[in-house]
Amino acid sequence: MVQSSVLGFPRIGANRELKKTTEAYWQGKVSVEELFKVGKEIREHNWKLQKQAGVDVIASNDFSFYDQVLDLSLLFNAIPERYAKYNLSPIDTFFAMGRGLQKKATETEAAVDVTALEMVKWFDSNYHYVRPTFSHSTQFKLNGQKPVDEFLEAKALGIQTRPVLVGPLSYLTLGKADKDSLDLEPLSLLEKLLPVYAEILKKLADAGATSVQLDEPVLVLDLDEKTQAAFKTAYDFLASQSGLPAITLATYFGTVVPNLGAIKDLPVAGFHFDFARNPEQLDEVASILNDNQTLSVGVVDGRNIWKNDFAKSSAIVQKAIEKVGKDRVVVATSSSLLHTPVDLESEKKLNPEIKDWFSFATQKLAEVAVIAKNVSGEDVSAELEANAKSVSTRASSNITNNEAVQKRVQSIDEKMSRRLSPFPERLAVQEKAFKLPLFPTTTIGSFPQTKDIRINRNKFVKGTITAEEYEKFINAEIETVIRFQEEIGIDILVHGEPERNDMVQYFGEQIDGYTFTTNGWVQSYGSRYVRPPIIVGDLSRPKPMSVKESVYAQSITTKPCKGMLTGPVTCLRWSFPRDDVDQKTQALQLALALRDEVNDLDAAGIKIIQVDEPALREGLPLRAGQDRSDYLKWAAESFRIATSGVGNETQIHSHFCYSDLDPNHIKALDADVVSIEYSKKDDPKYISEFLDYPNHIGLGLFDIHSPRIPSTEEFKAKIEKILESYPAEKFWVNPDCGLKTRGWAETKESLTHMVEAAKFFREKYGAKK
Ligand code: MET
Ligand SMILES: [Zn+2]
Repeated sequence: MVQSSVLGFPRIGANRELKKTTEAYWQGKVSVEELFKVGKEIREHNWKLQKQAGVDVIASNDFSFYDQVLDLSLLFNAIPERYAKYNLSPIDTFFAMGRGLQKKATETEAAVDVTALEMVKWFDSNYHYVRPTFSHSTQFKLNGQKPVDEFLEAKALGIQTRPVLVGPLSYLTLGKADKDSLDLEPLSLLEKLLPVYAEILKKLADAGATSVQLDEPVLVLDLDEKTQAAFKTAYDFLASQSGLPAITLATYFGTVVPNLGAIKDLPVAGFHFDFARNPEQLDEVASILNDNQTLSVGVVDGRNIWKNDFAKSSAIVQKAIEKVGKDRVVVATSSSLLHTPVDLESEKKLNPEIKDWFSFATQKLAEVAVIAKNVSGEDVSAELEANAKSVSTRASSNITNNEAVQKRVQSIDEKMSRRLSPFPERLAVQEKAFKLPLFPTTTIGSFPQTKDIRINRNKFVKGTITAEEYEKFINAEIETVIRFQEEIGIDILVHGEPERNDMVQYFGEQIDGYTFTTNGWVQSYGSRYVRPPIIVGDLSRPKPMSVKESVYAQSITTKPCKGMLTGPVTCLRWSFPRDDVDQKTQALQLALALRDEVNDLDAAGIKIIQVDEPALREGLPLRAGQDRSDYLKWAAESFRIATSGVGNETQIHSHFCYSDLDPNHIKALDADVVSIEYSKKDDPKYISEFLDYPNHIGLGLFDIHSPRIPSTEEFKAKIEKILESYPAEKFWVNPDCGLKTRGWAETKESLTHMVEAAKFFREKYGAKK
C-alpha cells in the first residue's frame, strides 16, 4: 500500500479559536493555562481529523502560537539580549519577539519596552515568518522541548506523528545578523547550531518518534556554493549521531533542480518535492535517490483551493512508482496546508456549482488518501468519476468566461501604460497644485478597525441595519478620522477605510468574476488572518467601488484627502488565483477594472490617489531568470495601466510593505510618491539603495504591527539619521503601513509624535533656506 502524507495542517482552528485566545491572552483576559489548553485542543482536533481521513503520515509540531520559525528561535535560544534581559516567561518572550512589548512597571515587575523582530514573507506566500536574528553573543542551547511535548500529546491519543521542524540550512539562511553584529554571517553559525538540532532530534527519538520532517524550502532559491555545500556538512553531521529518527528532507514552492548538487548523496531517509508546482522535476530528482531513499510526491497543492485533478496527480505518482518502486513512494500535499482555509463544509453560501470546484485543507486530506489508494490498486472508481466530472464542468462553465473582458485585454495598447509626462514635469505641476511643506506627513490609509466598526458591518451584512443607517455610521467614522488628522496637523489626509473588511476582499466583492467564502480564513501573520477572495472567472468592474467614501471625505475637509485603492498585483496575489488562466492575464483584467476606478476618482475631484501594491515583492518568482523578468514587466505594466489614465496634476501614490524591497522593482511603476516599510530596517545600506530612486519616498517611521508608541525624540533621531544620507526634498513622513490593527489610544499618540518630529525638521530646514 502506498502511504499518504500531509506536511502540516492549518493551526488557526476551525473557528479561529487560536486568534481569539491569543488576543485575549495579550489583553490579559485569559490565563496562560487557558491559552495552552486551547492550543492543545486545536492540535488534538487536527490530528484526529487527519487520522480519520486515512492519512498515514501526520505531522506534529506544525502548531504554533505565532510562527513556526519563531518557535525555533525560542527553542534554540536565539533570543536577542534586548528580550532575554526582561526574564519573561518563555511564551511571553516568544510573543515579545513576535510582536514587541510595552508594559508599564508594576509593584512587582519592571517596565518593558521592546520592538518586535523583523517579519518577512515566507517565500512567495502571504504568510509572514519572524526572522531569526543572530549576534556574536547568540548561544544556541535547548530552551524547552515543544516538538517533544507535542509529539507525546499525539502519542497519548494513539496517533504516531512525524514531527516537523524547519531544517538547519533554511533556519540560518532565512535569518539575519542583528544590528550590533552586522559582520556576522548567519551560515557561520552552522557548526554551533547542529549539536542543538541533534539534541532535539535525539529527544524526539527517545520519546518514540521514528521519523522527522526537516523543511528546507531554501532549496528552491538561488543558493551560493557555500550554502549548497553546507547541506552536506549539516546532514552528514546529523547522520553521524546515533539514535536519531529517520529524516525526510522536504522542499516546496518550486523546483530543486538547480540545487540538486546540494542534496545529492545526503544521508537522509527520504526526500519530499513539490510536484504540484513543478512536475517536470521528477526525472531529475528521482535520479539522485539511492536505493533506500523514499520519495514523497507532493501532488495535492498546499497553496490553492482548487479541487485536485485525480487523473493528473495519479499519473505523476505512477511515474514516480515506475522510477523507484511502490514501497518507496509516498503521496503527499505539496507543502503544509497552512496556506489554505480549514474546511469547505463550513461554507454555506457558496454557489453549489462553484463550491464543487474547491477543496480546502480538510478536503485535501481525503484527496491524498484517495490518490494513495488509487495508485495502490484499490477501487476508488466512484471518487475518480465524481472528480473527473467536477474538473470537466469547471472547464466548460460559463461562469469562468466573459468575452468582453477577454477582448478588452487583447486591445490594450502601449499608450495606456504611460503617464502623460515624465515625473519631473508632473512634479512641477503637482507642487503648484498642492503647495506641500517640506517633510509632508501622511498615513498609509487605514485607521483602527474598532469593535464598533465590525459590529456595524456585521449588522449591515445581516440586514439588521439599513444601507442608509450603515452609510451614516461610516460617514461618522470618516469624519472622526478626518478631524483627528486635521487636529494633529497631518498634511495629506485619508478617510481611514472604515468601510473595508479587507483591502482586497472589499474590492473583490465589487468585481465580477470573484467569489467569497464566509469562513475561509488563512493565517497571514501571528493572530492576523485573511480571507482571500477566489478568482473564478474573467474579471470586470460593473460600477465605481470607492468613489462615494472618498468624495465624502474630501467634501468635509480643505486639505487634500487621498483616494485609496488596492493595486492589480496585490488583488491577484492576495486572492486565490485561477489555475486555468495565467497570472498575467488575471493581473491585466484587474488593471483595467482599477483604471476605470482611478479615472472615476479623478473625475470626482480626488487628486491624490494611492494604489497599494504591498504584494509586489512576494509575487516575484523565487529564482532569477526569465520568469522573474517577465513578472516584473507585467506587474509594472498592470500598475501603470491602472494609474496612467489621469493628467499630470493628479498625484499617484503607491505603498509597499513587509518585504525586502528592491528599489529597481518599484521604479518601473512610475508612481509620484511611494511609501515603504522601513522602521525595522535601521540600516543605512538600505537607504543608499534608494538614493537614486527619482521620485518621492516616505520611509515608514514606525512599526504598525506593534502597540508600542515611539516618542517624539525617537522619531527625531530616526529622521535625523535618514537625513544624513537621504535628500530632504524627497522625504515624506509616514508610518510603515496602515493602522487598522491598532487601537486608537496608541494610534493617536504615535501619530502626534510623528507629526511633531516632522514639524521640528520642517522648521530646522526652513530656517536654513
Ligand atoms: C498591507 S498594505 C495596507 C495598505 C492599506 N491602505 C492600509 O492602510 O491598510
Ligand atoms: Zn502596508
